[in-house]
Parts: sequence; C-alpha cells; structure tokens
Amino acid sequence: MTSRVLAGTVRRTGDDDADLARAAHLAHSSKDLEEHEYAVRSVARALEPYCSSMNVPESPFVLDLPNVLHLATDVTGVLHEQASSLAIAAALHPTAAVCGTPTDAAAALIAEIEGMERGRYAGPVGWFGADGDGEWGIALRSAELAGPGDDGDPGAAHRVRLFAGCGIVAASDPEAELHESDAKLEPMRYALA
Ligand SMILES: C=C(O[C@@H]1C=C(C(=O)O)C=C[C@H]1O)C(=O)O
Repeated sequence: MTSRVLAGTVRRTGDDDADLARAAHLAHSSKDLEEHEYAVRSVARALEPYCSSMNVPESPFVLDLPNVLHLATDVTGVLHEQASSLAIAAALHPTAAVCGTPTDAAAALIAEIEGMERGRYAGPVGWFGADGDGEWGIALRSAELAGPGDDGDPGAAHRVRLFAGCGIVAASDPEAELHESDAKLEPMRYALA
C-alpha cells in the first residue's frame, strides 16, 4: 500500500530556472517542512494499525505539477490483514492536510470559524474492487455545479462554485496562503475559461 502525502506548496512561475530556485527554497522552508511533517505523521498514525511494516521517509521530495510545486512523501506499508482500501481511506479521512491535527480539535475549530459548508470538497474519491484493492484521492481543487433552482432561487443561472484551500500553521502568512489558494484554483479557472 502506498499513500502519497502532499503538504507545503509554492506557485510555479513558468520559468524553469526560477521554478528550480523555488523548489530548492520549498525543500528548505521550515514553515513548509513543519506543515508537511504534521501531514505525514497523521497519515502514518492512521495507517499503523493496518500494517505489519511501514516505511516513512525522513524527508520529502518536491513534486512538480503544472501550476504548483508540492512537498511530497510516499508512505508505504505491508498490510497485515486484508483490510479493504475503503476501510483504509475511511481511517485516513480527514488527514491533517485538509483538516488539521489533532483531528477532533481541528474539526471542531473548522466548524466554528471556517464559515462555509465544504460539500464534497476534501472528501475521498476513488474506486475499490470486490477484493478490496483500490485507489483513492482527496477531492481538492474541484467544482460544484448547481442548476437553476438548486439553491432555492428558480431565477438563478447555473452556478459553479470552486474549492481550494491550504494548510495553516503558526508560521503561515495570510497573504501568502491566499496567494497559494489562488494558484490552486487556477486549473479549474483555466478549464472553465
Ligand atoms: C487543501 C488543499 O491542498 C492540500 C494542502 C496543501 C498545502 O497546504 O500545501 C497541499 C496539498 C493538499 O494536501 C487544496 O488544494 O484545497
């Protein structure tokens, strides 16, 4: 079983040399490494009961996506019982990257201060077969479609609501986090433009 943890992000510039410098900066940013560590630890903790052995790399690599760079860690393990991938996805949800840690305290705080209904955003999405094998991801950077009347306003046009967010740690800078969310919204904005 492999679980890829993503946490810690910078926007790409489109220029290879500048992006290389950003990747090096990300890989050494104490704020992003701390944020990443929280996410890795939450995943490792959730997977531990299902695994007879686990490998949790000590430092992340930089994952290169078209519009952002992420810190990434592949946590791998040998399952000691035939747990279905659905049960494992349920044990992992919600990870520190989308909720926080410790989970209960973070979820309660989000319910109190986030001020929005997440809908399906940050929920697990994937497949599993009759033998329990499967693959799951987290529904981030997504869109919710509403037709006329769906939100109680029969005169309203079709609406598309886009979702993206970021992990917040003590060293987070609000402006930078907003900028990061904007970068994460770009692929959906581009798809709709
Ligand atoms: C919360 C989102 O992304 C998560 C948070 C990240 C971060 O804060 O660096 C990176 C990847 C995801 O684990 C999102 O895209 O909405």
